[in-house]
Formats: sequence, structure tokens, C-alpha cells
Amino acid sequence: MDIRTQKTFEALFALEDIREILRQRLPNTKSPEEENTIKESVNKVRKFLDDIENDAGTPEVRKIADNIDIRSREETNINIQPIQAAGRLTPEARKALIAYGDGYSTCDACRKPFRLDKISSPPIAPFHEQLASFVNMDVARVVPGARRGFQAVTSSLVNKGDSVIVSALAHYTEFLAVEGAGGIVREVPLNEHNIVTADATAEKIEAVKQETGKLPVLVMIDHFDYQYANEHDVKGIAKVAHQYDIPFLYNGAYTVGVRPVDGKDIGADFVVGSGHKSMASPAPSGVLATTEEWAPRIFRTTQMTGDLTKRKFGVKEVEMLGCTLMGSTLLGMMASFPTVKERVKNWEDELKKSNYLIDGLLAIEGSKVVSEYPRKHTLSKVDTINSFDLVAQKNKRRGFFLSDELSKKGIVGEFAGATRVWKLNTYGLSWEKVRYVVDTFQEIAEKYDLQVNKEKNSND
Ligand SMILES: Cc1ncc(COP(=O)(O)O)c(C=O)c1O
Repeated sequence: MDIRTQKTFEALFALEDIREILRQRLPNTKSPEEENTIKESVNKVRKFLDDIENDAGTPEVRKIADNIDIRSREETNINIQPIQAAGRLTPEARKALIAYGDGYSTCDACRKPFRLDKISSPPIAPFHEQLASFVNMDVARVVPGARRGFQAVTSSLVNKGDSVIVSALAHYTEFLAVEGAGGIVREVPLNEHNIVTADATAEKIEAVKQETGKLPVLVMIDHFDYQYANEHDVKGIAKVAHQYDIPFLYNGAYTVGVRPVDGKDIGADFVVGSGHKSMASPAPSGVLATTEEWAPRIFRTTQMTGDLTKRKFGVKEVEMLGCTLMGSTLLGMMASFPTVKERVKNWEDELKKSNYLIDGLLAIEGSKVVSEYPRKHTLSKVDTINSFDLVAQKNKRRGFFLSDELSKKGIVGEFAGATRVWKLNTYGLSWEKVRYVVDTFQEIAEKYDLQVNKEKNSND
């Protein structure tokens, strides 16, 4: 890990030591020993910061830093890991993690009606309103991951034996959410381009009706699937669902937080997003948004009472089990939100970078893109069986050859040893880094005598 990064972490940890001392003592008291320890910690922080200033390059400092066991991640490398890219935290979220690590720290100012989305300090209530308007829906709740959003909807709408329409590329969590509610999943087949269309959805609804004598109770489709990150016709599918009076759940795990999402324009009854996948938020986090029409059903409040001691549970929402995200998970999500709101405006540029990288790979003899092309997402599946893998077969590192070559150049994140048909993601990489990645791929290709057609490189 880069020495500056090491030192920055160390400074943060030393600050935590100071906070711990402050936490331990009674208000308005100071013991000389504590003051000394605080001074020492403050000096430590100062020293780390000075070291960073001075480049911390001396062998002594380097030796200390080398012994600190902090996992080296994207801080010192270019990380093209397929699923982490848009979930990576902002510096604001990282600070919130430190400050709000205690789970119930969100609850200091929880007052009647005692519910997470009503807390105004920190500003959790307005955050919920902003989340709803961010995806152009009426009401939103934070949930522990997109999967819990699916679950809240299926558990409210699906009864035993009911059919739910999903895509043939649906994420496994959608299957589990339906299964948990006792429903049966019916998959819409893909067309020859691995896309789910509105027509295919209509045919599936008809087939289910014929077979079971009942209409499905929910249509749930991923805007971009996890396998190819192909775009599916969510707007057309929502229209078809509504023609049959079936509600439509839009799975925005790969969109909410990276590109603009307009739930009303799509015709969604429910919009689900994933905080840790696409909103620069800690795991597990996500959002479930809905319309005024559906909110009373999905966010219904408890009817239960504890009769023996006459207890009532107020406005606690059943599907949310009262409250959902607390402490640093929620505050991390909130801290990243201003950045997330702004960054969705850069989606077109993100797509240019994604296509630049894919074009750079396609310029290498034998390489293919398995996802739809041109790319409409920053996540892509590529096939290098007839390019880098031909080299790997003759190389002593075999399947690890490409990962080894990439990591020598500071590029990480692919699944080492599994780079025949594989996924990568360019989200959030600067143009400089994307160019570096393309140049590196092409340099490796040339080093091992694969042809590179430089004319194919796209202009950014
Ligand atoms: C398309 C899709 N939907 C849903 C999920 C589940 O998201 P979460 O981890 O937020 O529950 C994933 C996670 O990989 C996904 O790829």
C-alpha cells in the first residue's frame, strides 16, 4: 500500500484513540494521565500528517508502514472489479463510518412517532424525501440491500401459489424473495440478443394465465442484468404489466445511484436500488420507493398489541420490522448522497469510457465482447478465450497469466485465474486510468505476439 495511504489510515486510527479517551471520561473532567495520552495521540496524528507531507520515504518509516496490516485495495491500484465499482465509498461516507459506528447513534433524537424515517436530527426524515424524489417516486424507505426491498414487496403482494414474472436473467435474490413469500417464479425468456422484451413478457403473462387460470401478481424486471449488464425494455414491460393490471417492480440495483432513474416515467410501482452496489454506501444498504397508491400496503403499520401488559407499537411498519438501517450504514449512505446525486449527471461520459475500454480490447486479435455492444453500461462481459487465453495455455502461469501481468502494472479486480469469459467495470475511473488500462491490455497483447489493430481504438 502506498505510504501516504498507510499514514492517512494511521492518522485516522490515532484520532479514534483520542475519541475513545474522551468517551471514557466524565464531562468537564481532566486527569493529567488522560491529558498526556491525548497529547501523545495528537502528536502521533501530527507525525503521520507530517510524514505524509514529507512523502514519508525514509527507510525507517517505510519499515513501520510495511508492518501495518491494512489490505491494499484500490487506493494504490486501478480496480476493475465488476461489482464493487459504484459502491465504493466517498471520503464523506468513510468519515461517517468512523463517527457513527455505534449502531443506535442515529437514535439520539428519536421522538414520537418513534420511527427511523421520522428522525430529523441527523436529517434522516428529509433524506427519505430526497431519496423518493431522486428516483421520482412518492415515498421511500432505506432497506438493508436491494434484496430486502424485493422481500418487502413480495411479502406484501404474493400469497402461496401466486405467480411472479421475472426475467431469465433475474438475480437470485428475486427468486428467494418470491420463494419466501410462497410464490412461484415464472421466467421470461431472452431474445437472441440476451434481452427481455415487452412482447416476450406479454406472452409469458398469457401463458401463466392459460396454465394456472390466474394472472401473475407481480412483474419484477432488472433494468440492467448482472450477467451481461444488458439493458432491458423496462418501460415497455411496465406498460404491458399495467395492461393486465399487474404491478411492476423496477430493479435498479445497477442504475439507481449511477445514472438518472425516473420511476414515474418508467411506469414503476416500486423502484428498488442497492446502496452498496450503486450508491457509494456501506453494506447492507438500499432503497425501496413506491407510489402514494401502493405505500399504505407496502409500508402498512402494525396491528399487533401486547395484550398482557397493554402494549401498543405505534406506527412501526411491519415490512420494515419497525426500523431498518441505523448507525454508520445509514449515515454513510446519507454522507455520499450529495455526490451520488451529482454523479448521475456524468453517466454519458461514463459510457464513453466504458466503450473506449471495450473498443481497446476488441482491437486485440481474438477478443470479443459478450454483452450488447456498443455498451450502455460500465459493467461488461468479455471473452478473451481466443486472445489472452491462447497465450495462457502456453505460459507457465496458465490461467493466472493475465492476472499476473495486470497486477504487475497495478491493475486488479478481475477474478485471478478466471479470465476466459469474465466481467469488468470502468465506473468512476478517470479518463487517464481508462487509457492506462487500455494501453496496458494492448502492451501485454503485443508482448505475447497478439495482433493489435490500433486503428480500431475509438476516439474519446
Ligand atoms: C441485478 C441485481 N439485483 C439485486 C441484487 C442484490 O442486491 P443487494 O446486495 O443490495 O441485496 C444484485 C446483487 O448483486 C444484483 O446484481
